[in-house]
Amino acid sequence: ALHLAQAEDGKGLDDFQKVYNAIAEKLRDEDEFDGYIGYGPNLVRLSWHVSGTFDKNDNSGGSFGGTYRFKKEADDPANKGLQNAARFLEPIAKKFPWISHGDLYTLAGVTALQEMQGPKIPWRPGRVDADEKDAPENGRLPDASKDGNYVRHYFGRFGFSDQEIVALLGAHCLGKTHLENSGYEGPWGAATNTFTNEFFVNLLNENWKLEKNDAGNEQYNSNKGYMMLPTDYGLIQDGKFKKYVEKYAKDQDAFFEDFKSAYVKLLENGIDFSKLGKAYVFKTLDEQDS
Ligand code: HEM
Ligand SMILES: O=C1CCNc2c1cnc1ccccc21
Repeated sequence: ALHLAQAEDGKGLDDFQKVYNAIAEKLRDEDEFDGYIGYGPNLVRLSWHVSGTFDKNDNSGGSFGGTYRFKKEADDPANKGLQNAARFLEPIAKKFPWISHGDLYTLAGVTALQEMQGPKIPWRPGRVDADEKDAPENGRLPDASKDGNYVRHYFGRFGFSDQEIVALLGAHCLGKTHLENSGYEGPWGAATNTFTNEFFVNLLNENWKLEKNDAGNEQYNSNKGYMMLPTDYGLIQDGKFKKYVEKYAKDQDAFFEDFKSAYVKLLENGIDFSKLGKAYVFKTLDEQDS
């Protein structure tokens, strides 16, 4: 059965907006991280990795239990580099001890996306910390060296359509790969901390060359110093994915709308929120200044 969401008792929009603001202010303060990219992309990746372990076949893994806090999950080689996001969130967890880890990890991704000018992401609390025994085993996160068919099959576990898969991968407009984390390198040139549809524009506009990188892994590089993972490139090799890449390259609003829906589905997979009221939509820092 799905996990039943149980919101932190007595906590409402204002309480979670305070957590949002603490994360958002820390993002602004610590802007020098990773060559002035900042922590935003890393926090978004964490929110995806804690959710991407979900398996609809036995409802194991997923964001509900906050089990990333245990070494068993945090030390998954696929999570290399996310220690930065975890360290960033430690003082936030101490300042707001009432928030569950699952809610904190997902709210941090929502905060980062909105503060990087992404779409408003409706978010619901109610994830409840589980035990270490409930932490999923390593190996549930995807392998970047594969092609489009692998990506379609991989996301089939969450019940995602082709359109949802392409929209979700648009998050690769943010940040960069780091050789010491994943064995892929770059791009500094296109690494951004602003949420746009440029991942799709890059895919279609650059001429990509498959090259071996310094770790001996193959990746696609362009003469502008941009890069794509083989799984990224799979989105234009596969005709059914490609039409969505073209749609989003042309229409950023459509991308924002579809990303928002797919990202909420990713973060909420395996959880029954029906007992809760409607989702919260947080104000950005800029919206609160004025
Ligand atoms: C086929 C599925 C996917 C694969 C194989 C994949 C693989 C990767 C790899 C290898 C990196 C580089 C990590 C590093 O070296 O630091 C990365 C970074 C990133 N991924 Fe993905 N990813 C996938 C899907 C997603 C999804 C669904 C999201 C979010 C919705 C996402 C968000 C990010 C972000 C924001 C970064 C940049 C992190 C940073 O700059 O620190 N990825 N991904
Ligand atoms: O085209 C880009 C923009 C900068 N970031 C990425 C791109 C492509 N693939 C990526 C894959 C993982 C992380 C960041 C990126």
